[in-house]
Amino acid sequence: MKEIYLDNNATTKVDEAVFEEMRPYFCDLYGNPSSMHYFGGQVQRKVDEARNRVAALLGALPEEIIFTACGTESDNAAIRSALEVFPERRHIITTRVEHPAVLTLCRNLSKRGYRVTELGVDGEGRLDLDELRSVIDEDTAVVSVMWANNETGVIFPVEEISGIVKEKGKGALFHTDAVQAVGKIPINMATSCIDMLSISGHKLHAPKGTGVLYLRKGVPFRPFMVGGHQEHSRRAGTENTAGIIALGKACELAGHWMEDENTRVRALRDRLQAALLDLIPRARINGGEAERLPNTLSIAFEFVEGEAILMLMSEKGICASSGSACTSGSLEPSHVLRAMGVPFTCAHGSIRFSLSRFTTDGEIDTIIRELPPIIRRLREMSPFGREFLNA
Ligand SMILES: Cc1ncc(COP(=O)(O)O)c(C=O)c1O
Repeated sequence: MKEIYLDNNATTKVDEAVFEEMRPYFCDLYGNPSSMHYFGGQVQRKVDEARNRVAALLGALPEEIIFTACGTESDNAAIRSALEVFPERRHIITTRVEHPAVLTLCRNLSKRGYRVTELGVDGEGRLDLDELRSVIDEDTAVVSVMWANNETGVIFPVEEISGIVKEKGKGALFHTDAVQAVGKIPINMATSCIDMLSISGHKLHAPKGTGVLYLRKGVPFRPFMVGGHQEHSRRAGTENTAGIIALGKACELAGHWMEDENTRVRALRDRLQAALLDLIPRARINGGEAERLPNTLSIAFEFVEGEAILMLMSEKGICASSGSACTSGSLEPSHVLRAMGVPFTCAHGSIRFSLSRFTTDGEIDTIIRELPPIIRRLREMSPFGREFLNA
């Protein structure tokens, strides 16, 4: 059975061209880029090239790119740095729908004396910027708001938000977790006032364990990882050279594929959305009225459990993810859907499809054919679903 992989917000396939680019740097060109000899020097030049490629995708300067080990590290490094830059400030602003890489850190910090404001969202997953204007004060060290949500694909107006932070924040720094946005929508740091931005390689067809923290030139920084002088003393530790080289290639390719993502992939997502709404009663789109990433579809089916849908789809080779997190034995709907006030009966039956440049028309046809009978079968098995079907 050939899998139909529509879980690209979880992780992506490494592009073959990316793999070919990194392959020589394991067994042949394995030198340390910090070494004085020619053998390390040639690796250093490839690392420099990768930095230029990442910078080009972001409209950034090469010296604004710091290679890290993942998106989580970039998020932690950015927020912790801001707190060290302003040791006298004790206020952090974030949102209720951030990825745990930001939210867990902020909640941990709130137990250590920091005041954390989590901005709420409306039923479509949108922020109220007046709330931000009213809570930001001279005690705020950092505002961290994601560019695009991993579960719903809802895009936040981070350029506008960074403008508000610059205007009202008395020097507070603005960080955005752009892990889901980079490579899917155009980003230009040259015309932006965002101070720090996080990237994760495995969301854009590079290998897992690679990431970037963009740090605007002139923005003060206190490193998270200390030790050697790598990354101009901003991130100690011998570089993951093959991973960095892969990430550089992935960013170059992401630039080439941007148009496809925003036309063909968007059209596939829209076709899937329209067909499922048409064929399955009592289905609704989470964040459907908001601006969304072109590849993401979060759809709720009332009276069914997301996990059951995933299992039956998985039997057909279809890979997606659910809006519930089965943690510590309880089936809690995701914090994102709860923050949006998605009704209980919908949140439990939410499925996320996330497409990529490798998604085909035929795969979308298969899902449109296979999913409606799965939902019907599950509703027939559930007391609430039967009640609805017999009504
Ligand atoms: C929005 C967002 N931020 C951060 C991360 C964490 O990235 P990584 O897996 O590279 O640590 C993810 C991964 O799912 C994400 O979706």
